[in-house]
Amino acid sequence: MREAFVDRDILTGDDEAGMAALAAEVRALTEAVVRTGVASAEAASVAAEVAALTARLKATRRVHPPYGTVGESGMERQIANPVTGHLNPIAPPVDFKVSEEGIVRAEFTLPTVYEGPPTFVHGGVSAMIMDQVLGMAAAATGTAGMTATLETRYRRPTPLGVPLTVEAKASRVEGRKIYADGTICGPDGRVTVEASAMFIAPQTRPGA
Ligand SMILES: CCCCCCCC(=O)SCCNC(=O)CCNC(=O)[C@H](O)C(C)(C)COP(=O)(O)OP(=O)(O)OC[C@H]1O[C@@H](n2cnc3c(N)ncnc32)[C@H](O)[C@@H]1OP(=O)(O)O
Repeated sequence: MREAFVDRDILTGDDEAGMAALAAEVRALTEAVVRTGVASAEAASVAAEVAALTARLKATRRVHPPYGTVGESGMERQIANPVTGHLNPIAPPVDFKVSEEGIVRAEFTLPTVYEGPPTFVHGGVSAMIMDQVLGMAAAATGTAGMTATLETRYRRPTPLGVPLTVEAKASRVEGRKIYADGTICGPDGRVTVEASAMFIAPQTRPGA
């Protein structure tokens, strides 16, 4: 069957909730896959069922992941982002809050699917979360940008399966460059990851 394509959509209400519920189930499936102890014949049987489900979803495909909207302003928001997106099964997802002082903060727990060293979070996953929180801290200055540099300092291993806290704030803006710093802390409050990043805002074209 030829696959049908539709343009990028804005999801609202029940449509967004329904897709988020699907992503949550796939997230649970992913965790089940890395931890299952079923025999290979059962794994093959489940694989065939999952393949059939994938085919059902691919029957209609968007060219790009959809966006959602936020608040009464109707501002568009990425709902399939790999860190924050409730529509993205690979996102934990991390739900950030931005304070009036521009501090971006979240509490989250990472399951086994993000394991790097035994029982600890993969360093690349920590870096991805830091890139996101630092980018949001940069955007909270009023100027969003693309990550130009990202330095992570891994102070101690970040544990899986326990509540973690991530926090970031912009330190300064110099022309198009926005600098931000942040941390991930374990449940004991000790810093496991420190990160600093520099974002570059898009060049404004004369007359734009
Ligand atoms: C709210 C949303 C949160 C989202 C968080 C997630 C953010 C991301 O993950 S973004 C994805 C990862 N980043 C990227 O893919 C970026 C790829 N790089 C680029 O697109 C470009 O190189 C970009 C946009 C960073 C800069 O390009 P451009 O605007 O042409 O910069 P350009 O005009 O050459 O340089 C501007 C200044 O920045 C400096 N600069 C440019 N790139 C870098 C760099 N990578 N490192 C250090 N300095 C740099 C230049 O030296 C110049 O400095 P100065 O003004 O002092 O001479």
